[in-house]
Amino acid sequence: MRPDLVPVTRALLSVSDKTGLVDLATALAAMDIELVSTGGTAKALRDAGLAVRDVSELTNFPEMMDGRVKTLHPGVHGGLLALRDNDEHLAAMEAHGIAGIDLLVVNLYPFEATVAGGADYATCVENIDIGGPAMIRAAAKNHDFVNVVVDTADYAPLLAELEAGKGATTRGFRQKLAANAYARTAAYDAAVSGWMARAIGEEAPRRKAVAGTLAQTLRYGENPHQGAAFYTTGEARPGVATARQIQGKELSYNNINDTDAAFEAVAEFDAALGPACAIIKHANPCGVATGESLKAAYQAAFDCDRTSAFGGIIALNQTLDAETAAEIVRIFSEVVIAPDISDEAAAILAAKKNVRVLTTGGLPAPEAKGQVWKQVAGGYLVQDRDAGRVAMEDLKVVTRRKPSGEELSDMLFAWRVAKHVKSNAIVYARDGATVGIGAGQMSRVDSARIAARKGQDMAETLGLATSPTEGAVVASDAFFPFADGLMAAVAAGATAVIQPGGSMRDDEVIAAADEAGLAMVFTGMRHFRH
Ligand SMILES: NC(=O)c1ncn([C@@H]2O[C@H](COP(=O)(O)O)[C@@H](O)[C@H]2O)c1NC=O
Repeated sequence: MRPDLVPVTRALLSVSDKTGLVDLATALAAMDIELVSTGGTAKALRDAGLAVRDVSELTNFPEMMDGRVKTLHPGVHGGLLALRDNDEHLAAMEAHGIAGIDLLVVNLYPFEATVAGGADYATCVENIDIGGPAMIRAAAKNHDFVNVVVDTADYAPLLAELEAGKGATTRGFRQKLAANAYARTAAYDAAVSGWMARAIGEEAPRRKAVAGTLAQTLRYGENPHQGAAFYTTGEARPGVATARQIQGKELSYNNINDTDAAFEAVAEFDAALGPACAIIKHANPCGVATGESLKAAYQAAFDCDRTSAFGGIIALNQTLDAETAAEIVRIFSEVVIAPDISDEAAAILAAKKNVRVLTTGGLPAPEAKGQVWKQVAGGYLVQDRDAGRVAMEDLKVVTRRKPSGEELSDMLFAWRVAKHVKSNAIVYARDGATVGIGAGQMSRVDSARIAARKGQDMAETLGLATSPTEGAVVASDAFFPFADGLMAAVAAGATAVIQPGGSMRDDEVIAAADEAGLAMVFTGMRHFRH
């Protein structure tokens, strides 16, 4: 039976990130724990006036080859791996002069940050840590006797544990450290292998590792009986994972999912080209609009479907100002997310304590490449993020009537919104704002009917004489397989249609459009979203 409490007498510290190092080492030294270190770490400790042995004293080798070989030696690995209750192991230690190492503190060469900083291939390779992961894995394997710390966040808990145990730690504590240590080396190798696959242009490597860091444990998942947590991947894309929450309760699982959908949708609209707002419910937009001001954009988005907007997620593409904030607080919203917020707007929102407010520092570039994952039973699907964008010059007019300039700009707007609506997606728009959205139906005709009905609801709510779909444009995320979907749009009063084209019955659909006097353009690109 191995002891639960194991005293720490010697620590090996070898860290690239030296945050908190001196404080930790000072506290360890005060507990009479001997310190051993590699080059830069030893220097930092000596500079702080601490007594430290060089690792080369354990290995009887100098650190060499630009640091490629420093701790890769039985003098270190024997000290980490030896079972302290195994006579043979103890005899080997004795015979070879190996000193036991009871605590390993390592953080790795900053490979992930080096890649994120755009370093060249050779620099990235030099930043692949070899000795660090080797020691971490060895110490973690021997957690019955050895503690391994790989995160600066664990320095304080380690000192508290040593304090409570009068210089010793419990098995449970060491196991927890070991589990985290293996996750760290796995994440590190996931970063290295992912980078290398990208560097050599391998689109579907045989093995693909995904790593995340716990950002938040969640009260529950999509429903209260489901456990949940939020992990971040370290991708620098501005959004819900990298945002700063300036007020409000913790985000829930559904909040995070919806806020992501909202911010990705509003990012379709370049902040430099004018204000835009997207309001999301259950991951679908219930209103999206551009406007002369942010307030006007918010109001137009809200007007599209005031009923659904209640309790929604609001995303803005520009700094949230006071006059927009004053409008927003008139109803309850779960989350407001924007690149930034003015002090006055923050003060207005502060009065609504339940609203969660997030700032991201910027907008993600909609055309920025990246990959997205989706889980299925027993596996996961990986695909490129839908960074597809069509511009005015990509549109092909297929009807006799050419669209007007106004129709063209509304069609492009509707098309960008449709990309963020679950399929089948039908979006009516006019004057840079949605006026009817049909989402997530199994039949495109049903989506078209729902979108038209949403337009009628809007007319009723706002007291309009006619449905705003009369004279609007309509976007369809995929082609109309039959003319019936198009006829539903005609019935709702649409004057122009934007859709990918490519149906076997395109001729039929174009003929129906000509018959109804519509202008229709093909994008040549589909935006399914499931
Ligand atoms: N090669 C080795 O034997 C080796 N042993 C430890 N390291 C790393 O060297 C770094 C610390 O170096 P320094 O103390 O010189 O600043 C740590 O990130 C540690 O993980 C090594 N470096 C890379 O593999």
